Amino acid sequence: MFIWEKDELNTEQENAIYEKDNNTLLIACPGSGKTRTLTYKIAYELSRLKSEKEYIIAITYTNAAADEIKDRVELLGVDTSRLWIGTIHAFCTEWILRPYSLHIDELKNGFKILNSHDAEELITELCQAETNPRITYYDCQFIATTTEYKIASLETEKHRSIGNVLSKYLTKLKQNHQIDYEQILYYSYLILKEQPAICKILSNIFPFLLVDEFQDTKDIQYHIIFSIIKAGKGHSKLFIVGDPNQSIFDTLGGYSMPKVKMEQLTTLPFAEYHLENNYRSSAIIIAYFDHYKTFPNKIVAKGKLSDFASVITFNDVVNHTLIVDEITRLILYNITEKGISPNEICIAAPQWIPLASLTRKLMVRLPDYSFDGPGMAPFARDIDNFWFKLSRIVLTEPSPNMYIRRLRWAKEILHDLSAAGVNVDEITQKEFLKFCNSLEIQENEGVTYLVKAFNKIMEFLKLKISYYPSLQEHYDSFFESSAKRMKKLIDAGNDSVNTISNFKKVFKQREGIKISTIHGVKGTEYDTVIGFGLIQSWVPHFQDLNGLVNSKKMLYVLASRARKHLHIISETGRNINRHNPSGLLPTSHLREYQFDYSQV
Ligand SMILES: Nc1ncnc2c1ncn2[C@@H]1O[C@H](COP(=O)(O)OP(=O)(O)OP(=O)(O)O)[C@@H](O)[C@H]1O
Repeated sequence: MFIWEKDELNTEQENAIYEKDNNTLLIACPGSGKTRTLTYKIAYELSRLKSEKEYIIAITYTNAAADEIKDRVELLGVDTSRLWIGTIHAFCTEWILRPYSLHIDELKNGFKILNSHDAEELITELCQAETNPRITYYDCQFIATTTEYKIASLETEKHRSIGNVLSKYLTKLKQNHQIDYEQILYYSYLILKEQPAICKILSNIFPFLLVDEFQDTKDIQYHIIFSIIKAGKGHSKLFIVGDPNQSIFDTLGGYSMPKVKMEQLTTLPFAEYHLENNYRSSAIIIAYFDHYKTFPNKIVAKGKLSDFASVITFNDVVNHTLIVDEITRLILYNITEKGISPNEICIAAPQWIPLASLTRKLMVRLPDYSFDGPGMAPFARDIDNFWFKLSRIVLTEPSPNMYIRRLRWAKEILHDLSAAGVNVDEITQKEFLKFCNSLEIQENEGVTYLVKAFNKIMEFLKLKISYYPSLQEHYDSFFESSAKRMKKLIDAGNDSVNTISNFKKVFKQREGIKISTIHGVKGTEYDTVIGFGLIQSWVPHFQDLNGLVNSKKMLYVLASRARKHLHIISETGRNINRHNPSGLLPTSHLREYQFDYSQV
């Protein structure tokens, strides 16, 4: 049985882990050790497995979170061979669609999953035909519900055009026997709904399903998971963790389902626990973001920084044309006057649009610091692409603290090769990793370096890519999308994109000042957080019917990432027009909050 030292978990965390009679709903405030609790719960349940046929399932919001949790569970020293962890899409693909697709007419003769790069290409192409109004790929997100596909865009005047594009898109996929990410959910739901016996089989295999970030779970995802739990009639239990105050994917269908609804849908009891101790931030920061909560919970500052003299500023006078100067000033203030490491600074905005140009300008303004901004990577982090996975091993250095992770990546490569039809029975993950570690490639250009490395690995495996259509498709997609990204970056003046050191940066942990959307920094923490673009119409989005609540959640997530210092900027002069003669105003909650801000 997995046991831990007394001071590793607090009583709240332990109580949630020890719950064994009911399903568990764990409401965790920011910085309360949600990930630690989840990790220990996984290790605990792995050590209690009774049969060789059982698996513990953990569903995370991102692949990065899955990797992080896997690492941490492995470090706890339990056997992880019966742990399956990944996103809901990966879960549905592996446990529902692949084994049971014969129950769906559209899928029974085989199907392929469209990768995100190809989906973007296809939708972008189809958007060309729509001119009134013009739309782009980013307008065309849709949400699978239990009954239909729903357009996600809040801009209703674009719905007709988006509908045209999506209908052509889905027809094309059908012709090509392809499905995309939302369809993975839809068809999985359909299989479980129509085949109760499959729900029963799965519930027998999974004594515990754990779900992280439940506040961003979509209705159809709840239904998929609940179908399994319900069929188990108590044999299969759920451990569901999250923070309703941080539910910021409302427009993509994510929401925190209340406990009573969970009980209704599963017809099973749930015990509710709370984590109220925040180990991350100073009491000043906590008091600040507590103001934005929309779900009543208690937060107690319990960390080493609880008494820290935090600086919180609010700037609602700087003109947007001077935003780069102001952010530069704040970066230098934090580094030189407050002693903050550049890797511990994060800049976040509610939208992607201003971030790429901000990153480029900051790189010019502060050449001595490195930046980790959007679109800076020379290839997409497309975790479903085989060659992306292989590049993780090729572009990371062997080191003791990367060993477990790289070994797991090697295992995934062999698993993917086997799924593509390659016989890899003769080779172990250790042998494969050893070969990758022995590669010596004298090459400074990133793309050529990868091509040479991939060739050598294929030689070692005695494998010709063109004999395996899925490997070839992934290969073409990986290098095509990379070429496009690099062209954009080079056109924008980033000459050193195609260098091996730039390629290796993609997998370096936390290097440089982070620049991201607020959505992108969810789940992370930094000493200093600088938020800008916090203006009405952006936060909340001008057509968001639930805007007042959603904008509070955005401010809550942003501010709760900070350990020490927080700088909020609502720049002036954006979108000046007849209706807004002096530009968009600061987000209403910021205008109304009478906080005693510092001046720096
Ligand atoms: N029992 C504990 N005692 C001391 N420190 C703890 C304890 N549990 C967790 N921590 C620390 O608290 C910090 C925050 O934990 P974690 O990142 O898991 O927060 P979280 O709840 O996932 O936050 P968020 O929801 O904001 O993303 C980490 O540095 C972690 O090591």
